[in-house]
Amino acid sequence: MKAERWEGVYSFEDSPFLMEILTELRDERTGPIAFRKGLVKLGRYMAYELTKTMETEKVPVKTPLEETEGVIVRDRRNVVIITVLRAAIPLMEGLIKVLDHARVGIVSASRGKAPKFEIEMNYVKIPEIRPEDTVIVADPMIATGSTLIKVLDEVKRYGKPKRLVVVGVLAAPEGIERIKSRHPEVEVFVAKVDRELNDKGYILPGLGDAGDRAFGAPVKLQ
Ligand SMILES: O=P(O)(O)OC[C@H]1O[C@H](OP(=O)(O)OP(=O)(O)O)[C@H](O)[C@@H]1O
Ligand SMILES: O=c1cc[nH]c(=O)[nH]1
Ligand SMILES: [Mg+2]
Repeated sequence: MKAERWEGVYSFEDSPFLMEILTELRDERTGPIAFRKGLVKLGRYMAYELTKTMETEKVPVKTPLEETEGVIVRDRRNVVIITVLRAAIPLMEGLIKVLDHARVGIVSASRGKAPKFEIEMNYVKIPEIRPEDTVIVADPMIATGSTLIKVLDEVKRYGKPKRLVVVGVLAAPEGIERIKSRHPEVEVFVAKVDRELNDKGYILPGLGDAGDRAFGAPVKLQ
């Protein structure tokens, strides 16, 4: 885990296996089945990395032979995952394999075209957020940050958690700057921070449109 130049922002360039998954996700030849599988896999390993930053507790455990000391990851019991449609569906599937006690919220967010990048958010189902909770907002791509700013504004209306964490695949520096200036306490865990955004708001080198690559491009009816 590598600390980035913003406080509370971490990437995993030092993890060869996560970088191999990212390489497959980036590859334009990767079809939707392998792309979704890659997101599930990445979600699972990111969650595993996240548990290393969680509070643990020593517990006694009795083996068939004798009593010894064991451990539980206490914070794993108090997790809420907020899934940002569409692209976070497979990422959440991976996260929840490790964070299996999680309560799950679903939020729809669709980004409009440049230069405004207006966010349409018309489906919001979020469970109660308690002071002991770690809330994980799952969204593979942090590009302009517009989506996450709106989602985080909304999530905060449901309670004040112990930790508010964004888990993603790629982030652009511009998006992180914007999120951190509006929500400085938010922690960000991404596989990698990429170079920049293009004029259409896509991350470079990036992986393209994560939602379309996972599920196919939607048809716009007239
Ligand atoms: O940081 P931003 O500039 O807001 O962009 C990031 C958002 O763009 C993508 O969603 P999109 O709106 O394409 O929806 P989709 O997942 O349904 O394709 C992605 O999954 C993020 O939610
Ligand atoms: O590069 C990008 C930017 C926004 N949304 C995506 O899916 N990809
Ligand atoms: Mg999309």
